[in-house]
Amino acid sequence: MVPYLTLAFAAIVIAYVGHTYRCFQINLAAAKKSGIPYVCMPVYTFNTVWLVTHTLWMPFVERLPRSWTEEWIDLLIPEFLWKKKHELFKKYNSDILIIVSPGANTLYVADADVNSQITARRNDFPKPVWMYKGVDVYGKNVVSTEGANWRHHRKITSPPFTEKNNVLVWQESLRQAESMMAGWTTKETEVSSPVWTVATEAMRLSLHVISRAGFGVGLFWPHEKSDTKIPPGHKMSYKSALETLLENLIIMILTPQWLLKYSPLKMHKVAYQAFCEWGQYMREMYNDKRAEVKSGSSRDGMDLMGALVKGAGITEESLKDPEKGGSQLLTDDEILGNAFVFILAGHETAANTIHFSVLFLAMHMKSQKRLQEDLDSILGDRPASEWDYDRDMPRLFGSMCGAVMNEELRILPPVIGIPKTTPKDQPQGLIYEGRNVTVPGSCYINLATAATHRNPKYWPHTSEEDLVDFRPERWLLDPSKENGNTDANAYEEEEGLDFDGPDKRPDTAASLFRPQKGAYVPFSEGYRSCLGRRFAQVEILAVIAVIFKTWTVELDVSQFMSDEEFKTASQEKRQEAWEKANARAKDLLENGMMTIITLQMRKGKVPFRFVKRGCERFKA
Ligand code: HEM
Repeated sequence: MVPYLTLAFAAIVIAYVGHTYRCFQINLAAAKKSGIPYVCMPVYTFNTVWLVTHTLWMPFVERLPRSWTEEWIDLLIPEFLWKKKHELFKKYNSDILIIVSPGANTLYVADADVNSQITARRNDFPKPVWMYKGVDVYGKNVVSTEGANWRHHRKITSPPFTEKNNVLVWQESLRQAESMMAGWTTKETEVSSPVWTVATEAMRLSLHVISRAGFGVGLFWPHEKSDTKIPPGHKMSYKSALETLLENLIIMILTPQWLLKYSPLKMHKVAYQAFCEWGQYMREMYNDKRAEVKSGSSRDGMDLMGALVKGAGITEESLKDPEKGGSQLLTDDEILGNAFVFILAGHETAANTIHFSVLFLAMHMKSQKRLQEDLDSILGDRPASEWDYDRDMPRLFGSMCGAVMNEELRILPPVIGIPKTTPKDQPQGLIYEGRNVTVPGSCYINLATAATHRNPKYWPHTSEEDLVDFRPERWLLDPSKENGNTDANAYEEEEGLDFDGPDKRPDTAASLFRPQKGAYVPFSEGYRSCLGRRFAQVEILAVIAVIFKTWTVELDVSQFMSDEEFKTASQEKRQEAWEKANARAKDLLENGMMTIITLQMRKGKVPFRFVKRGCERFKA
């Protein structure tokens, strides 16, 4: 019996090795034909088994002779794209590169022209939708669909993203930012206590903004009022259901729903309860909208749920007489799926940008000072309640405030690799540096945003190190050189989204440096570019303006010098402590970042102090 089992096992292993070798040969032959430089690997880094077990194997791989492994060993780590950035391309002296493995060929791109060609040819380079299954927890949506189905979702979800509705985003962001600051400081504060929670509170702020501006649901800060009331029929408040769901999203994504439902594990029970509760709240909102439509009343504002209900073809007539109404254009699950994806796509990305802008500015006090001077000249002494969207927003967008946001998104784009693919058996031609190349069929593609953003071909820089550094001033144009556009007409270009065409709006204000098309892609480009780009920009600029108009953000040095010591320390000693805090922050930015849904600091936190302007403790 045993020899049979051994034989069967040996046969399976031999068949597996043979199959793997054959797949590798096929992929290698396709890469050789492509005309694109390639590097070979023994495993596909994003194979699920490898992803889960790679830390077990890596110590063995590291013991193999270096001459065997040096080409590919670094590429076995799932975070390699972030670790390597543009170095990966520099090594092969090419801004497009295929990584060949038995599991798949993947084309990595850090070339602006190639990025643009790929994003402009939606049908030739579709999204690998299976990678987005995780965002389908409630149903299919505009992020996770392709082809005609996606067009349908995009057509229905685009209308609320208008300039008119961005005014609401602006107002809500100003209000939320003031509230966030009130949680850390008072009117009398000169120097706040150490604040460790900027990342989590920025997340909360963004969630409040999308919830209120997008869905009309007001959420509150703990110091404002309690919103933990649980309505009849529920076991959790809206806020705690949503927060718990988002905190446990990875569990939701990785565990099949039937298992979640019956699993005795506490983490599964918590995640499943939040999933059911939030779903129930959204279904109630959906039913309220249907009732509104039926009664003929409508609501002002962004009203994303209202737009989904109307877009789905639910009308007064169809509800009163279902016979006449025809079929519903989005299923109930898809309506919920889209509502959820707006919350998901709309909060973490913007929150990261706010958090890291604060961090970079605390590390670059000179840039912070310049930002504050620009804020003073744009906003004067007016309180935030008097800031005006039409007047102030374009000027913020075109000032150091816009430069800070752009530079933060250049260095740390929340999505560091935008996935695309080529259809099975349909190789696709591209032009790279004036010559024709062919991307094999069934090839994964990764538009490497962080690498493109560091490609010296496209960016004003003083040295290669300068490109790695946060220097928002690189976006400020020499005022003596005319840029051809005024802020006013640049703003008009931003108006209106053509749901069915590629997004042609420029990413930055006319008064700032405008990178070549395809070189700056934090929001992607073309047909599938970010629907909420303007929403996010408005929110981020409003929040930065509120914080830095009144406060200077400093790195907290209390890990290196106690408050008592600080009081009596010389300026030189204080500066030494600051350098240590700065080195720690740099190390976390270099080694503590990881992508789960978006790129975040996951291996530590940086504490800050909010200091009333004029009471700064460190030299700019
Ligand atoms: C700094 C903030 C943001 C960044 C950097 C960002 C980035 C992106 C990127 C790179 C994509 C393309 C993803 C892909 O192709 O896989 C995308 C798509 C999308 N984003 Fe954003 N996003 C931000 C904020 C927002 C906000 C605030 C919303 C909504 C309120 C939003 C809604 C969407 C939607 C619906 C899509 C899918 C569009 C489509 O496929 O047609 N995003 N975003």
